[in-house]
Amino acid sequence: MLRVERVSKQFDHSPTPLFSDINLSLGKGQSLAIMGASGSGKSTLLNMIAGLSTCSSGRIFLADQTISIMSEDKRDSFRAEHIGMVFQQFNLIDCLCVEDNILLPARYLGIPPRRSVDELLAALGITTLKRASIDKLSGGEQQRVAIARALIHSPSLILADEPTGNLDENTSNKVADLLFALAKETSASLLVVTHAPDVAKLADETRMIYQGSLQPI
Ligand SMILES: Nc1ncnc2c1ncn2[C@@H]1O[C@H](COP(=O)(O)OP(=O)(O)OP(=O)(O)O)[C@@H](O)[C@H]1O
Repeated sequence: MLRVERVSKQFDHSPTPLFSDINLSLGKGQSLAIMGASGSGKSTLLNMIAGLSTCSSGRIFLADQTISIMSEDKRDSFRAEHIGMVFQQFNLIDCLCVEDNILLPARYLGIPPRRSVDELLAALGITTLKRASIDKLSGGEQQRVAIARALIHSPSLILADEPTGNLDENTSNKVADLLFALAKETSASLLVVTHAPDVAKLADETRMIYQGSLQPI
């Protein structure tokens, strides 16, 4: 369960807050799409939830722990254990094959993967690419690998920042369907930042960052 309470963000040297009083909660298996104009703060909010950026005020809770008061080291290990991230740019490692990319989070944690690589590859329709090198894959295939990597440690929360922004419309819809279906199947909470209405409509709820707060659409 994710809970964001009265969170605000003001960057150093900025005269005004980017946003203030952001509140949201997301239960197991629930999904939320966040939309909003470019520069409204969508990625910043996602980064704060991931513990990659600090809150100016307010609190963020996940898995009964308060992310917003953790030290940086604790946030790193907490993120590795509880959060799976999918980015627009895929963020895969070119010199590793598909399987090794997927196994990275488990190796970072020094634990056996909590899910089977083969089952994830099958669910994502990329079984034949297990040993392929990343630079030989299409954008849609790379994003499927990134989704498998985000899910390998069975995170309680998946954060996806414009996960289909680099894909054509048809591929985008297929990849988004898979992301939402796999999150639901594993009862993970899913928070997706997107500009694509077709992707947002797959979520249980859509909200928009507008004038510094998170508003229902
Ligand atoms: N580290 C930082 N220091 C100062 N300002 C920042 C920093 N990171 C982001 N910003 C500013 O905060 C604002 C929001 O950025 P953010 O990337 O969160 O927007 P976004 O809604 O995700 O935009 P887009 O849809 O274009 O990706 C922007 O004006 C950006 O320049």
